[in-house]
Parts: sequence; structure tokens; C-alpha cells
Amino acid sequence: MSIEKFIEGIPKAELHLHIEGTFEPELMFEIAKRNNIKIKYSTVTELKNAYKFNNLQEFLDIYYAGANVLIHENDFYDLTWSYLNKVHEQNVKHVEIFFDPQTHTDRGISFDTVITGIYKALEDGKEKLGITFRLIMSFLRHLDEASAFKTLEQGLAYKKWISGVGLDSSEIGNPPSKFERVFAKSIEEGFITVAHAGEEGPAEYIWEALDLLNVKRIDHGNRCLDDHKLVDRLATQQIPLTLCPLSNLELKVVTDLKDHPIVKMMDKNLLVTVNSDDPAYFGGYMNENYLGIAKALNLSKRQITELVKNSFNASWLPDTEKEKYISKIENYFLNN
Ligand code: HPA
Ligand SMILES: [Zn+2]
Repeated sequence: MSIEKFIEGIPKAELHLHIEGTFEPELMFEIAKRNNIKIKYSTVTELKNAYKFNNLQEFLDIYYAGANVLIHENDFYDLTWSYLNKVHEQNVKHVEIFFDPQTHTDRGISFDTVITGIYKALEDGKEKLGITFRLIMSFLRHLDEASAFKTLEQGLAYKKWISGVGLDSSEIGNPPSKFERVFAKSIEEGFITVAHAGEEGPAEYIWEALDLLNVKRIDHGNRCLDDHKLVDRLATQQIPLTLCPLSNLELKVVTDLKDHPIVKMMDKNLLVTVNSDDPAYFGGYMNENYLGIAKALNLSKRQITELVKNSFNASWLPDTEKEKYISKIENYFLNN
């Protein structure tokens, strides 16, 4: 079996995905039209041509602009439902996805509208497509602590729908320490914590995420390789890193997928996983991310299998579910 077919068929989990980053241009134009909102670009092609980024901030500016057309509950439903159908075709069985409440509440959309639309689609995805899920509410780190606290308060009413809290947006200049108190309160309220760290920011931010925010996973974490003590800590404690290869390429975190550190990290016994981050903007969903690194780094089926197993191990599924998937994946490897 070719490596393409092997990747397509293997059951996968996605642990680093921003639902706003799944907004495909075609759907964006459709929703803009029905909401009577003007987009800065006149065609899908023009919009796609603007997807050329030199760094994280250039991407974020376009990503937040795109989200502006989402107004009603059914807009958030359609966005999420469209993502679930895409990954269903790619044999993704479990997703743990971020949403950014402040991107919407700051422009007058209610927290309830946002989360209800997303959650209803996730429930339908579980029932009709068999995709299990967890939802992670992410704070925008370029905004202040008070705004994050307000968002946490809003999230408390939906505690039964939200498993964890995260931290994303412009990393440099917005260290995890800025949100130490919000994360302490989040943990007190029963949320699991994760944070983007070491994507563009220094290894120091990863230390802060671990020590001050008590995170259970690091999103990205590429820069840990600058600090061998940090690598030892991450490896010893088997703290998962949710890597996003195509995102790294598009945001110039790496200049070529051939330089992606994922194999180096596996060799250092780090618990690394493959994810798509913002697939509508970075040129691919899960299979494209796996295939990109498989080709660039000449990965074996055994290495792909280990990466896929890592994702289930790093997920927040109960142990019995993890074991079920891991034995399925081992069987898939043996038969293919
Ligand atoms: O890769 C990312 N980094 C930080 N914030 C983000 N928001 C969406 N994607 C990202
Ligand atoms: Zn991300």
C-alpha cells in the first residue's frame, strides 16, 4: 500500500485545531452574502491570493477579518459542520478543538450564540459521523487579563460543554505569565489547561506555560529544542506537543518541511502529535499534514503509526477508549 493510502486510511485524532481557522473561502462568501456583509476581496481567488504570510501576525490579521462575517448561531453551526464533514472523509475519529470567544464577543456577538452553534454541530457530528470531541475555550493573549477573566466567567455557564482552556494569538510580547491568575482560576473551576508556546516565542514561554499555567499539553512548542533542560523535562513527563507542520511552513517557523524538527523530537523521546491548526489558511487538513512530513522527511509507516498513536495517547479520551483505538491502529499497521 502506498504511503498516501496508508495515511488516508489510518484512524486519526486531531488535537490542535482552531474552528475559525477552518473557514473555507467558499463558505465565507456564502455566509457573508446571506448576512449582507462586504468582504474586502471580490472573489474567492482574490481572497486565496491574500493567503501569503511572513509571520504569525500577518496570518492573524486575515484570520480575524474572516471571522467577522460569522453572526448567527447557524453560521457557527455551518462552519463546524463543514469541518467535521471534511475530516470525516479523512478518517479522523476524535477532535479536540479550540474556539476563540473574544473574537466574536468583542464585536457584539453573544457567547451563547457562538458556543451553541459550535456545540450543536459537534453533537450532530458525534451522532451522524461517529466523531467524538472535546471543546477548548481559548483566550486571546494580545488582550488583557480582565478580558480573559470576563470570558472565563461567561464560559462557566457552559462548563458541561467545555473541557479545557487554552491561550492563542500574538505570542511575542504576551508571555504566559500575563494569564497566570486566569489559568489558576480556570483550574479551580475544573478546566484542563493548554497553551500555545514556543511557536514564535522563546523556550522561556514554554517553561512559563508548564510552571505558571500548569498546562497538560503545549501547542506547537517547536522552540523547546533551544533548551536541552526543557527537552528533558518534556520527555520525562511525557508532556504532549501538538505540532502543526503546514502551519509552521506557511508562517515561516520553518523554511522547508525538510527542516521540520518532528523526527528530531521523536528521537528525543518527546510525545509529538501532528495537527492542522488552521487548515483553510495553511493548505491542508490532517492527511495533507501527515503526507507533507512523510514525503519531506521520508517517514516510514511505523513512524506514521507511532505519531497517530501519540495523538490518541495525548487526547483527553478515557483510557478504555484510547486502548481501543491504539489496538485498532496496531492492527491497521500489521495489515497494511
Ligand atoms: O498558530 C496559531 N498561533 C497562535 N494563535 C493562533 N490562532 C489561530 N492559529 C494560531
Ligand atoms: Zn494554533
